[in-house]
Amino acid sequence: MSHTPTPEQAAIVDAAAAGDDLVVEAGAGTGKTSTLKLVAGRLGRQRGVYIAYNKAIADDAQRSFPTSVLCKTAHGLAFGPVGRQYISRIKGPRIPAQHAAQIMGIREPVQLEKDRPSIAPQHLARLVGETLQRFCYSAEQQIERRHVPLVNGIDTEPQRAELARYLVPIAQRAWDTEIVPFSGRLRFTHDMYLKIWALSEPQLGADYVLLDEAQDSNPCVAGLVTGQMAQRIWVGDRSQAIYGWRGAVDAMSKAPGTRLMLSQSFRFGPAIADEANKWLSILRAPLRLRGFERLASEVCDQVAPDAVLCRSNAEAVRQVMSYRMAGAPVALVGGGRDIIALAEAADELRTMGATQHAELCMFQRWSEVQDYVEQDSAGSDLKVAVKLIDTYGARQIVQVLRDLVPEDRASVVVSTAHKAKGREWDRVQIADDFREPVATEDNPHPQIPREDAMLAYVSVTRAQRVLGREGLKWVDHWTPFNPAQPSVDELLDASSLGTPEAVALREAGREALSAELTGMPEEQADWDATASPAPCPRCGGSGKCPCDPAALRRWLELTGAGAR
Ligand SMILES: Nc1ncnc2c1ncn2[C@@H]1O[C@H](COP(=O)(O)OP(=O)(O)OP(=O)(O)O)[C@@H](O)[C@H]1O
Repeated sequence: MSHTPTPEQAAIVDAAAAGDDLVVEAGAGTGKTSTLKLVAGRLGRQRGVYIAYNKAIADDAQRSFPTSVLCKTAHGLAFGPVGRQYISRIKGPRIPAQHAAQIMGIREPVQLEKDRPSIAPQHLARLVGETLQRFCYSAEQQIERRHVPLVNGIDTEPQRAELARYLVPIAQRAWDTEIVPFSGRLRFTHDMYLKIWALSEPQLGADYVLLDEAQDSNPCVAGLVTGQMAQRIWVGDRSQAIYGWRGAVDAMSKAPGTRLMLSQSFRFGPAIADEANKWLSILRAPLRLRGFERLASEVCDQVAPDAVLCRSNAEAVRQVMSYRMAGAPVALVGGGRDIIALAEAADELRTMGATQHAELCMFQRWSEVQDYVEQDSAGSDLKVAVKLIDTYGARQIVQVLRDLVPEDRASVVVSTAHKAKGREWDRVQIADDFREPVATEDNPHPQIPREDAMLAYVSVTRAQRVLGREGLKWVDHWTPFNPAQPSVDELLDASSLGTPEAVALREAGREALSAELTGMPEEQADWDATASPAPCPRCGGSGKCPCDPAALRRWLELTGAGAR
């Protein structure tokens, strides 16, 4: 990179060169890849492994990183030593739950308690499948109760314990005899070879490991990185953690290491950074973006867009349909091929009772597929497509999606917020399926769900020049304060972060609180009311511990330090 590194970038490179483990909070468009390349350059001939979030990013990185760095996804790292050997099973058909139950040896329904309905074998098989999936995402060596999913209707502690007592041994046996052996008969997924590999506690033979999009890694991958005898550098943006439903955890918060951040965005100018900061403020993030002064950017309601970003897949297909009807050439991020193939298979199942579609050839009726995706976690990736087919009709979907064009020939690109992650376009329009929470009698003070705020943040930060924010302009009802400054709360919440402001504020507060604790008569202590009776989660101190965020916040409010 020919640019002069910013002070933030230089600090990261220096800390990496000093051999520290690092946790880097990198806001949207802040030159994360450039910074990691600077790190790799500075570490010279040391061997590095860069773990990317998807294959496209890994391939791109491999072309631009120094040759001392191997760039792969976690699955890519596991594929060579383990996954390759399971290739025929990975490509195998889906197995209906009844058949899976037979393979698992589940023959009878199970009744957890007297007078309660029993659970049918196929439903039990689905729960075993879900347990195996959760095990694959986890860092544990054995299947445990915590991997058993919560089930609606099985709500009491004794019922849950009983269900786990029944399912855990079956799941472990299924893993040992029908998943891991090459001759296993249960469906084998990509996450399974990654887990098998991770269980062998592999060493990557690297001097340093860079984990990108660390906020979206699950405990299996986080454990793999933690277990390396190497310098570890975790990079990500906790405000873009939109894959919780895939077992991701906030690995960055727990990772040990020096905490640094990248907040200077190079993607957009100040107007778009201001809009992004509103969402960061709602997320109570410690980071605020600085827009690039050299880039003009604009926020309006509606723009003739290069890209339309939607909350849901259904809205994305609806947008595609409406652009097609207006005659515009449209691209859909992620493409429509899979949905077309499924829609055709759905039609075949409905009209002929059979299909050659590799994933659906075991089903004889579309209703079986509908049932499968509703009840079986192994079918959750199919669920969206099934819903779309049910909403729009298989033939209409095929007709419209066949007309999709590649992005470089499209006049507009349609994407979900999830698929838009990591992308950028000049002019972005936000679709109007991002819903503002509405107060109801039962819930008079609704909150914006965190995941929704993160999707909104991801979406508005895809724009480089013009953001049409119509679908998200309701944000202004939720940001009464100056969102450009982190609040005391946010700095306190960010206490794990080593930003100069957070450290100074924390230290100032801690010192003053300690002084008050030692110098003030008990009855005058304002913080008394807020002192936590539970041991302090940070230092283990009890009672009026100066580490207690509530007490510290109270002190800061009283003194006005750091207030907005
Ligand atoms: N110090 C700098 N000064 C000026 N421009 C910079 C600097 N660092 C990075 N950039 C520019 O910022 C842009 C984005 O950088 P880069 O490709 O590294 O980010 P990224 O990793 O793709 O994005 P993100 O930060 O969103 O993950 C690039 O055009 C890059 O040249």
